[in-house]
Amino acid sequence: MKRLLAFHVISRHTLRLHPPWHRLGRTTCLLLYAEHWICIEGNIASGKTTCLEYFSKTSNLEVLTEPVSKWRNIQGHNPLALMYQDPVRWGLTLQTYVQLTMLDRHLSTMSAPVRMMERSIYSAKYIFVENLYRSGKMPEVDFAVLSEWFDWITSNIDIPVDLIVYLQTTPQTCYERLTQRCREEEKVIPLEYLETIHQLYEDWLINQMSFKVPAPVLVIPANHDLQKMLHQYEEHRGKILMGSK
Ligand SMILES: Nc1ncnc2c1ncn2[C@@H]1O[C@H](COP(=O)(O)OP(=O)(O)O)[C@@H](O)[C@H]1O
Ligand SMILES: O=c1ccn([C@H]2C[C@H](O)[C@@H](COP(=O)(O)O)O2)c(=O)[nH]1
Repeated sequence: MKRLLAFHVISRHTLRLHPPWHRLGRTTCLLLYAEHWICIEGNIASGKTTCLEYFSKTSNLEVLTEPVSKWRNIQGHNPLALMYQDPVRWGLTLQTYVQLTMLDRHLSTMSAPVRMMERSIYSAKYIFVENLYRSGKMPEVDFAVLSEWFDWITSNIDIPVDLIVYLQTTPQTCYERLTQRCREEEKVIPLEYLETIHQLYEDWLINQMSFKVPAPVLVIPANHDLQKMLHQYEEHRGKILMGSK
């Protein structure tokens, strides 16, 4: 069920952003202004940012990209690069910062009724922290600290998600796109790393046998070329943006 925004959150400014609504009474506006939160999930370089870019042209929709630039530069430090260089030493540092910045994204003030966000605090924990821990690259004490933080956050703060769109790719496709994107920190990523991340995603969102899935999942096959992907986004537009069939 969609949540309705609390009265104080709807400022006059917000109403002005949606011109047809200013003719309606204030109460009606409140009833109509239901939030819809979409998280775009998928392996590294599966095409999430490209998907968000495409939908960013939609009116009444706010797009929130992953705060990767922050992970690459916090007060002159690059925890993303450090983590890839020495995951045992820097995994906790990166994932603590990822958790904070993702929470900040989830809680930021909405400027449109539909919000599309790249990944989530859930995938940070269920995919990336889990991977570091299971592969023996995160000490048990670090994992325990991160887990307690995550459990506290998710039990004390409402983190609304209405739909997860899973861009399902093969690890090989991601490897090719990642190589082509050529992000400096990611040059050390082998295909096996993407295979592990892929399996964690599949277990979470497809097999639904690892962790709680916070919302219904729409799976979009994402190995296709860009043109076919954009065509699929159009086909699924209603389902994605309004949750309609
Ligand atoms: N459907 C596609 N076919 C080929 N290349 C793609 C496709 N979608 C995205 N790319 C390219 O692959 C790379 C990774 O895409 P990106 O959207 O940044 O992935 P993510 O945000 O999931 O990491 C980028 O260089 C992008 O231009
Ligand atoms: O919790 C997280 C989330 C992401 N990362 C890494 C994985 C990639 O190298 C970058 C950004 O991911 P994209 O899929 O390209 O958006 O951040 C991580 O280590 N931990």
